Amino acid sequence: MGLLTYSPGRTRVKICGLRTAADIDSAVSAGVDAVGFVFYPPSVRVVSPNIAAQLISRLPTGVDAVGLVVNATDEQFAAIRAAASITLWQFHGDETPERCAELAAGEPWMKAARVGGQFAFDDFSLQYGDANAFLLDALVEGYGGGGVPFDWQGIPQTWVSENAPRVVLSGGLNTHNVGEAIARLHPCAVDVSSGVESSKGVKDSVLMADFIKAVRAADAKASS
Ligand SMILES: O=C(O)c1ccccc1N[C@@H]1O[C@H](COP(=O)(O)O)[C@@H](O)[C@H]1O
Repeated sequence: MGLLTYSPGRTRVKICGLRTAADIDSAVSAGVDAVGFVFYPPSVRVVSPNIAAQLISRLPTGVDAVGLVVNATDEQFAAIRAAASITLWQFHGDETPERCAELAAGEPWMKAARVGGQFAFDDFSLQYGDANAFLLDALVEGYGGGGVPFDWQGIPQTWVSENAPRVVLSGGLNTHNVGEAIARLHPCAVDVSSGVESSKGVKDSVLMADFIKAVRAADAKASS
């Protein structure tokens, strides 16, 4: 099925920043739709392309392997592509639409919007109109993975309803707030990293399972 299979009433889940075989097995058992690999050296969650390839080999068919890059050079990107079977690219830096399309080379990709202040949602979706998804994240230092939510009320209702099949919500999500996020926005998918960690960069199998249960509970509530 994968992360971007839009199915109202069934919010897709991506867990990002997985680094060990145990992380992968726990996320898959919990029912994840996509797992993310951070190829950004300054992040505590960084993995090498070869480690990512080993982890991807544990994934069942239908679970996306997302490659997260931040302003990657041609060489860095080529090394990732050569080693790891990424099924969806996540551009989380200052990449232009042209750069995203050039790197993705026909493969599916999403562009992160770092939402803060008076973010221009319409300009963003127009500019990145060729993206398969718009990933909404908070504007934080270090580009992402900060565990900080942004003000969802600032997202125009019309923008959400027009773009829902392509909206992936992230930024400070956790077991306690993901239900409210789904009830308000009905995104295609949600994406979490810090909110399922016991300490920075260390995933927790119970928190991952609880997060997905909270998503399923929110879906059930929305359709009752
Ligand atoms: O996870 C990281 O270290 C990271 C580094 C640089 C850019 C993005 C990163 N992660 C992405 O950030 C968002 C929000 O994460 P969080 O749940 O608030 O921790 C998410 O899309 C991650 O994929």
